[in-house]
Parts: sequence; structure tokens; C-alpha cells
Amino acid sequence: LITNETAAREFANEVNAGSEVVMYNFVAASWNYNTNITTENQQAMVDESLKLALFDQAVEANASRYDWKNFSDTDLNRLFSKLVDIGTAAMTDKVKLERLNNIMSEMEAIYSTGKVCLTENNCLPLDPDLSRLMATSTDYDELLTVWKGWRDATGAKIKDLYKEFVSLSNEAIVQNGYPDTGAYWKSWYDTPTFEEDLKTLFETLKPLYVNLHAYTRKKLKERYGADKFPTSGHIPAHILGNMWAQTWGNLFDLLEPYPGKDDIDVTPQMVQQNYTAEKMFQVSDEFFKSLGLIEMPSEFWDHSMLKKPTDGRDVVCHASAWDFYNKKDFRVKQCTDITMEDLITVHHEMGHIEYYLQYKDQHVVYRDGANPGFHEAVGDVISLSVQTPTHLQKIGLLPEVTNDEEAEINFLMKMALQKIAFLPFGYLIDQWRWSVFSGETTPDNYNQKWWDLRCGLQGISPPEDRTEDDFDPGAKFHIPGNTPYIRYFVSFVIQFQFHKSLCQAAGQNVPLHQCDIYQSTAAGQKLSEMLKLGSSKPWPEAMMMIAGEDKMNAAALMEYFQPLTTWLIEQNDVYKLVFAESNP
Ligand SMILES: C[C@H](NC(=O)O)C(=O)O
Ligand SMILES: [Zn+2]
Repeated sequence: LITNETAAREFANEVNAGSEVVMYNFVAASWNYNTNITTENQQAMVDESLKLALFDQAVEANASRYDWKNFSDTDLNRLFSKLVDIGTAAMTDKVKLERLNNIMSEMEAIYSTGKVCLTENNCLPLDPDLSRLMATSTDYDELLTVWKGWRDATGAKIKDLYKEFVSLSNEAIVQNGYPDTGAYWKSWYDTPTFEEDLKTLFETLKPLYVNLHAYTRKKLKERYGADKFPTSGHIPAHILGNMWAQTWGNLFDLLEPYPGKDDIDVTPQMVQQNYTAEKMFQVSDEFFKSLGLIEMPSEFWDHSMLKKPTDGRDVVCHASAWDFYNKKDFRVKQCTDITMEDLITVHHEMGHIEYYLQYKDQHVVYRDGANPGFHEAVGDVISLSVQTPTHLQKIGLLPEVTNDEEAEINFLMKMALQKIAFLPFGYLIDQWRWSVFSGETTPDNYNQKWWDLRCGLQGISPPEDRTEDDFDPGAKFHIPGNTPYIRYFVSFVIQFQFHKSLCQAAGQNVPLHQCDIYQSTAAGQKLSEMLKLGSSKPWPEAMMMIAGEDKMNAAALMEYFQPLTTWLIEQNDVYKLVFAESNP
């Protein structure tokens, strides 16, 4: 084995140059497919993914000729540990590797072109039509038709492909040295106690969720009649204002504790002011600039897809941010709707772009979040400031701000419907997926296991019987899209740690939920120092830099919501808080 570390560093630099080219070609082909779903674009993307896999296999073979585990240079050791860790690209059987990539692109196409026909010739896509229906309809049966129709159009059609995907992904990952795909995904957090840490966080936060769930259930019973609810205490999954019941913000008009206060859902103001998708991204870019961070380059504005095309093309509408690995080309693809919910998503995606910009000069293997949760947290931290009534007033979306206890509870309720409601969902998706990859959940149990978790952890139940012919996990983008999900649960915890620390840096001596770091270059400096690291350091070091502690900690989230927690407990005294831990 080669022990010369100077030669090793030179090899790593050559790989970096080569990677940028091969990665660019793959990302560009993937972008073309995602923004124009056709069989030729699909084939072109699969071709590029095979070239990338062969390149990665060659890098791994060459890197393995070095005695990198014994390098004295710890950075070189870390860098090589990533060079040899090539994921499913380790699959040496090219036919199987092509099949794996074809299945993934096929599942994504089925999901992204799914439609629900409400009448013979009125077939609606998820974005924006079905999402709007789920957000605004209060018709129990209409919601059920859409909820079921979407699952018939996507999950049910993906089930067999997913089964084959699991076995091929596992076969590939074994060649990369992991027992199964879930173990590989967990390795990105490089923490032996990762699963226990997550469980502790979830149990710590569960009381906040149970209180919000009880309050929401009470209000929904008033709207739909108690007879529509199972006696077990679960809430039917289709009436929470969202296709997956993952956030409940669209129920704010029902759940607002003190109606008649400031209209903190600024969607009407955005529409009234003729907001465009472009404007929404400019508002976000301006916030990042105000912190002294890097503004969007011209390529971003020239090449992004900021709204759904109207030329009939099929596209993957699920919002995402793209790094083309050439240090110049960064894009967002979003079928932006003119709503506050989408303004928040805009900031989420722009947070990814800011991370790409900040670490663009790192070695390619370090152009990632400190851990995947970090990447999901950046934009959300910014949007915690953006959503404050005082900030919305500053940018002209809220005419006036009432500063009293009731308005504060209203605001915290709106934030809880976005952040606390999400926690069990963010937690359970990969509990399901890890159990599938490990073989604990077999294909004839896919849907049963899904609903055990949805009922047991999230306290929601299927509004009509489900069977193993259904595949309800497949109706959520990240399953056919093969995007890991625990990153969002991690993000929803750590973003409050980041927020608390950046608020201190900004000299904001107000309650956490009132803090707005806008225009604080001190906060921006602290954030950019961490972002520049990419994944070049273990994530606890990055966490220490930005949050002053090296662990995930729910305390900041609980501090943020404290006034609402107190209020909910008072409200809920009269209502039993539980829902059965099992399927009703
Ligand atoms: C929370 C997650 N966000 C994202 O995909 O960007 C979702 O939309 O389900
Ligand atoms: Zn994201």
C-alpha cells in the first residue's frame, strides 16, 4: 500500500477535478429529466449515472491502493474515507445497476405524473390542484376522494417497483460494505447512538405533539361531527389540510385560538400585491444578502425553474435545490404557488443554495451538509425570522402588528402547526424505511407497518380500509424519489438550536419566537463560518461552532413554544390527551 501522503493529496486533487466534470454531466442530465420527463431524457440520465458509477468505482479502486487508514494527516484520512465510500455505485453488475437506476427514474415519473380524475375529463395533478384542494376543502367526502385517488394513482402503481428497488439497492450497498441501505444512510450521521438519540428527542417532544393533537382533534370534531372519528382517539388522515397530514398549517383558520387578530397568514396580502414566484425568491435572496451572505449568481436566475411550465411538459414538481458541482451553476426547481406556505418553501430551498455557495471551494467529497439535517435546517432557520409578524410587517406583508398575549398565542399556534405537527411524521418515515431495508418489514407487510407507525406515532388513522394492494408510503414523494427523510426530523430540532444561537449573535434580547436576525451581519458571519465547512469536519464540531453545544438538543424548540405549551395544557385539561398506540 502507498504510504506517501504527498502523493495521496495529489491523487485526491486529481479526483476532485475529474469528479467535477462527471458530476456536472450527471446533474445536468438529471436536471433535464426532472424538468422534462421523457423516455429519452430518462435514458440519458441513466446513461450518465452509469458513467458516474464507473468513475466512482475507479476512484475507489485507486484510493484503496493507499494506506489511508494510517495517514497521519487526519484531513487526508477523512477525505479518503469518503473517496472509498461510493454507495450503490459499488454495484459491479452493470445490468443490475442500470435496472436500479431505471426503476428509480420510473418510480419518480409515476409519482410526478400522477393525477386524480374527479370527473371523466377533469383529471388533476398534485401541484397545484390537489394540494390546493387538500388545503382548502372542508368537504369530508371530497377530501376522501382526493386522498384515496392520489394513493391509487401513485402508491398502488409503485409497490412492485419498490420491492425490486429495495433488493437491488441492498445488493449494491453490500458491495460497499454495509449490511443494508438503511445502515448506509445512518452512517452519514457517524454517531453510534444515533437511533437512541433520535428516540430520546422524539419522546421528549411527544407531549407537545399530544397536546396539539388533542386540541386539533377537538376542533375537527366540531367541524366534521364526532361520528367521523374512531373511538381510539385517532384523527382521520385526510382532514388535516395536507395530503400526508405532515403539517397542519392549512387548518389555522379553524385552530386560531383568538380569531379576529392580525392576519398572519399573509397569502391574501401576497396575492393582493401581485407577488410572483420570482418576487418570492428575490425576497428570500434579499434576506440572505442582509446577513452578509452570498447572493444568488446570475446562473441561478437564468437557469432555475421557479414555476410549473405551461407548455405541457411533465416535470417533477416537488421542490428541490441543485448543485452542478462546477462552482458556478446552482438552481432551484419549484412549481411555486403564490401562498405563504410556498414562500416558506422558497426560503427552505434558498437555504440549500446558500450552503452550496458557501462550501463550493471544498473538495467535491466535502460538498455536503455537516450531516444531512444541517442542509435541511439552513433555510428553515432564516424562515423562523421571516415568519415573525414584525418581519412580515417590515417587508410590507402585514399592515399592523398587535403585540398582546392573544396575538402571541395565535402566532405560536401557527408555528406549531408547521413544526410540532411535523415531528412524528418526520420521525416515522425512515423508521418504516429502515425496517424495510433491514428485512424486518417484508413486502407483504409494507402497508401494515406503515399504518402501525402512522397510527401509533402520529395518531392518525386511514379514513377507509387499507390492504396490502395499497402502498401508501409510495404516495409520499421521498419514497419513490428515494430521498432519505430523518434529515427533516433532525433539522426540525437543530434549527431551533441554530436560531437561538444566531439570535444571541444578533443581540436580539427578546423571547425566542419573536427574534428576527434580519440584517445582522454578526449572525450571518457565525452562520457562514459553519456553512463553509461543508462535511469536512465531523458534525459535532460544526454544531459546536454554530450552537455552542455538540449534541442535538430539544431544549431550544421547547423554549420557543413554551407559552403555547402552557396554553394548550390549560385548554386540554377537559380533553383526554391519548390516542391508542396501535392501529384502530
Ligand atoms: C419536509 C420535506 N421537505 C422537503 O422535501 O423539502 C417535505 O416536503 O416533505
Ligand atoms: Zn430540503
